[in-house]
Amino acid sequence: MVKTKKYILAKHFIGEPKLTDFKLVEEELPKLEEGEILCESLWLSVDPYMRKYTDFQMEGTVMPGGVVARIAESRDPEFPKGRYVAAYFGWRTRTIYNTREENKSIYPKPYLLPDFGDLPLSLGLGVLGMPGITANFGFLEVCEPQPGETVVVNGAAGAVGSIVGQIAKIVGCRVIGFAGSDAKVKWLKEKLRFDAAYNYKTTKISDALREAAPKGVDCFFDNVGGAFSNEVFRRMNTKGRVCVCGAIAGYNAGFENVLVPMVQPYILSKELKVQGFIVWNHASRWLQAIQENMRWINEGKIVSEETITEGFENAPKAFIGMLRGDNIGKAVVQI
Ligand SMILES: NC(=O)C1=CN([C@@H]2O[C@H](COP(=O)(O)OP(=O)(O)OC[C@H]3O[C@@H](n4cnc5c(N)ncnc54)[C@H](OP(=O)(O)O)[C@@H]3O)[C@@H](O)[C@H]2O)C=CC1
Ligand SMILES: C/C=C/C(C)=O
Repeated sequence: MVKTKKYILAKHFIGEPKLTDFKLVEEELPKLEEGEILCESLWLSVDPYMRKYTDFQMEGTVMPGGVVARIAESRDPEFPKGRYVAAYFGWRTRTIYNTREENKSIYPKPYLLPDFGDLPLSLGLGVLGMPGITANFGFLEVCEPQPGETVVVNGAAGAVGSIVGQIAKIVGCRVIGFAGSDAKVKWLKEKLRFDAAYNYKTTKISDALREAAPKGVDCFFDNVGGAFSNEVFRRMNTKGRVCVCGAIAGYNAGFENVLVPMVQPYILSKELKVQGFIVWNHASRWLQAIQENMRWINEGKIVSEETITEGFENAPKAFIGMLRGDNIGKAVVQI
């Protein structure tokens, strides 16, 4: 009999998640039926969206999340044993998936990973997966950057932001990044070749922008929201473009508790384009962005970093740590 471990949401999070909000349980899996595959998770992703999405799921249900898994047994020749899938199975070590089942969730259907060559499989949860795809489509298609323009990205040392900044450099922009520690700022400037980077915890955003963007900001890739974004909106140039990708300033704090001055006067007077972006809504094109990001990695134009937590049991710690800013690059758990 095959068993799986899974983490369930034991208690809805109030403020920052606590270890006691999660419960590890074991269950037995049935025998495989025709059209089913047994997947063994190798890597689990911890992402900010899980903090918000769990507000809307029932206590006792499995934590949501993406995995890279090996097909350990297969009763579908299109998903052969030994191949790898990226899938939104949640925080589980093993999963039986019926490949013929209609996908009714907001997440993409499990898909076979393309050949990554010598690159690690874990990148299928980062630059060659959901966050990298978000950076690619969200930045290029919403911000529509032009060579020579000035780009601001916050959450800049994280999974999405670090890739946004590097794509901005590839297309010839000046990039200013904000992150939450001096070590992250050093990494952004020295390894990722950002033109400027600041620790938002120790520098006033307005001072930083006056120094690094004296002629204003053309593109703003916003992962944070709240007071931070307000300062950038004030410095946007006429016809600037803003991709609203995330609002992590409000995930633990609660959106209703983040009270900031109005941004509408800046949007209005500078004729800004402000657009939200949701990566799930572009599932049919994910492979396109994966291939493009992979080409840039292989050409040495994108550096990808990961913060790896060992052991499935430590997934809650990895998740809490990511929300606190412990990660540089993509936060993943090695199962
Ligand atoms: N719209 C979409 O389709 C998608 C949106 N997202 C969003 O993109 C953003 C980044 O996600 P991702 O790259 O995966 O995560 P990261 O790898 O960037 O990890 C989260 C980071 O957020 C930073 N952070 C935490 N709290 C705050 C705060 N109050 N103010 C500023 N920064 C904070 C921390 O870094 P630091 O040390 O710098 O504070 C932390 O490391 C999130 O808002 C997420 O929800 C992600 C994927 C898809
Ligand atoms: C798909 C992810 C969405 C956010 C807001 O993180």
